[in-house]
Amino acid sequence: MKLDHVQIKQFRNLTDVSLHPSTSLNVIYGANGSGKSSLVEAIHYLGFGRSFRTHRHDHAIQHGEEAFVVFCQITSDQPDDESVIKLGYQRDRKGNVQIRRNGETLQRVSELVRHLPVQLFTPQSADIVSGGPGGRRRFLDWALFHVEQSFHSVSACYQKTLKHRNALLKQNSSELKADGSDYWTQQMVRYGEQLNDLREALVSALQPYINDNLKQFLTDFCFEISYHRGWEKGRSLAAVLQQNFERDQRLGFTHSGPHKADLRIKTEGVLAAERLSRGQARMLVAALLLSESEYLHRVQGRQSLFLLDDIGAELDAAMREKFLTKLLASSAQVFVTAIEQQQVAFMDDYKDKKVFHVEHGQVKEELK
Ligand SMILES: Nc1ncnc2c1ncn2[C@@H]1O[C@H](COP(=O)(O)OP(=O)(O)OP(=O)(O)O)[C@@H](O)[C@H]1O
Repeated sequence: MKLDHVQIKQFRNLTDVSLHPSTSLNVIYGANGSGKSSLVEAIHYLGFGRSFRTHRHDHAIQHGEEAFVVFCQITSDQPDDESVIKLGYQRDRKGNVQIRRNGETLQRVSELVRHLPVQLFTPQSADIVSGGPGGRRRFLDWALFHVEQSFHSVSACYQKTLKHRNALLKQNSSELKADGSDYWTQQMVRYGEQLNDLREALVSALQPYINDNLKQFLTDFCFEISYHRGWEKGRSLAAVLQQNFERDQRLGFTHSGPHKADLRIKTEGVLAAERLSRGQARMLVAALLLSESEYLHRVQGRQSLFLLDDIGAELDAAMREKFLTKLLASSAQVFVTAIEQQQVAFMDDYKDKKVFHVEHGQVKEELK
């Protein structure tokens, strides 16, 4: 799917913005505070149903206004499919959300976000490497959400069961049995094993893409990537929950399971986070994200939309060029923000490109 029209209303300093992006490269440039990140953040709402800058949706509503609206039109990227989908997302200060698809109201954010596989790359993306395992699980789960139909319900059931089991552990409830024969433990085992199987299969499928991209992006390093499922190797989740029951009950939560999984990335036997510079860590993340969208394209023929906010931060021109060139070759649709156009000067001759200048919340396409 390609985004071919975006309209943003009353979103931060963007009062009423309408743009028809290129289906390949879009360069968004402008001074500090002009509204570049706000534009990217608004598109992020369509891909995730939330901001990447704040948990407070009301902070994104323009001062003095009651609600923001982000609307887009996407068209299929398959040659034999001419379908057009119109999506709208509105949020007001009271917390009401309205999500629409072709005029119909959608009940769930998941119904919105499955239309647009959006990947975000910002200076904070290095956290996928240097931060806790949650970011790496979200990285894996993004691909599973878009590729595996069953993932969303398996993951939701697992989270619900885990929450309930933890609540019962805290209450010391007799509903839970030490031998794991109770309903909640059995459900957790069932969904936990399913979730783990999906993740393990994904990691094996992604590995060749990741290895290939890492070889090109970080030539001086060799990496070892391993998936840790969140409980001891060679044992069933049921056996581990049974063994840990007393400790789980004492501490009031479940210690083992796919909610503890991690994707460990090492170089020369050391965690990559401890060895790489920040720019190198960002390139590692670039390789990971690119690999996912190449995989998505391979298995489903779907293209991803990349939001690269502040591409100049911590990446030198050679790194920027490597990443952007490879992204565009994978036929992703790309939005890249920069303070000056110079930061992407290496793309000057690229044909399928549109340039937008942002100034005081106004976005103007620069005509060639
Ligand atoms: N709710 C809001 N209502 C109105 N304006 C807002 C709101 N939230 C933030 N702003 C303002 O919007 C402007 C645009 O911010 P944005 O982060 O998009 O700028 P930017 O172009 O990405 O800047 P930089 O290059 O410094 O990252 C800023 O001046 C900011 O203060």
